[in-house]
Amino acid sequence: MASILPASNKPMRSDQNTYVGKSFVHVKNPYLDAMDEDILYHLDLGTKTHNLPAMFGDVKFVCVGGSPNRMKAFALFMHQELRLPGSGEDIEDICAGTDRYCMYKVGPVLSISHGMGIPSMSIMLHELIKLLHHAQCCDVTIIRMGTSGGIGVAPGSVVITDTAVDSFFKPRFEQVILDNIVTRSTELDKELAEELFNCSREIPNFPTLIGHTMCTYDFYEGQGRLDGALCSFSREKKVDYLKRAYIAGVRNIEMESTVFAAMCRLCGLKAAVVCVTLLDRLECDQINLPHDILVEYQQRPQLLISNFIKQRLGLCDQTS
Ligand SMILES: O=P(O)(O)O[C@@H]1C[C@H](O)[C@@H](CO)O1
Ligand SMILES: O=c1cc[nH]c(=O)[nH]1
Repeated sequence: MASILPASNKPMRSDQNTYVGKSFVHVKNPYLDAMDEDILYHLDLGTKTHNLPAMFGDVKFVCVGGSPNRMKAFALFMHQELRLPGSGEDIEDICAGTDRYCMYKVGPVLSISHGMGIPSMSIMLHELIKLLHHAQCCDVTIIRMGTSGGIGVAPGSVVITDTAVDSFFKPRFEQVILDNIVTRSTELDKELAEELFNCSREIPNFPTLIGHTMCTYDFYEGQGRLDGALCSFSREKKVDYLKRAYIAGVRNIEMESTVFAAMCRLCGLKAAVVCVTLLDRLECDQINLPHDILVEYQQRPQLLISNFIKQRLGLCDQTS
């Protein structure tokens, strides 16, 4: 593990990434310490060009989701919910110098887009984790808020993931490193999932459940859709696969949770995945929700996570 504090003010270390009660984000790369400068290329940030501890040292909650517009909307929503001064309308994209990802900071909350799929999520996470490490952030909770296809649950339900599983319903992420496959665990923080679930129970008419989330490499063939440009299996095979997924405990399908769970776990970040379901995949493949309903559904994870953050910050009376 690379060191995270200057030698002069390093507090006593009690285990691998805990310094007397504080849990620091850690990286597992012996080469990082020897680097004179670390350029976080896809975030347009760097250790020489930016004072990362000053910019990000107070971050306690990192919220990530696929779409840049959604993550900006979440940042504006948090600005309002935390009752920060000003309208928030002039909020700046910290990664404006690149169009790969967007990033907004609202008090102790960082809102970042990760694009679609495992590779895009992985690149963003490598640079985000190094950013939190360089900034000496501690006690950080990270949550993915997204959309998904449900299995056997009503559209609009919010699924809090207990374990992310792959297309074989296994709790693992297989990372190809050079010409090896390294298998990593995708267990998420159970206490955090419970805390989020308890929070959801305080919101009226808010269907929420805890279950496994299946993460695939593709939206169409990988999720058993019959409506892609390519389809080589029958309707019966599709339904059989999704029913087996349901029996294995899977309640929704998306495209980032396994790598997210695996990387956060390895780097000492308490992580959760909260996704709304847009359809029941046992019923259909196409997402044909009216726009206003789609927008309302996408706001559900945001509402839950905002209430969770306010509870954590002791602003319970401000729960929406
Ligand atoms: O966070 P989002 O809603 O982008 O996540 C899901 C999984 C894929 O990235 C995408 C597919 O539509 O939505
Ligand atoms: O069916 C769906 C809907 C959203 N996101 C997915 O990955 N799949």
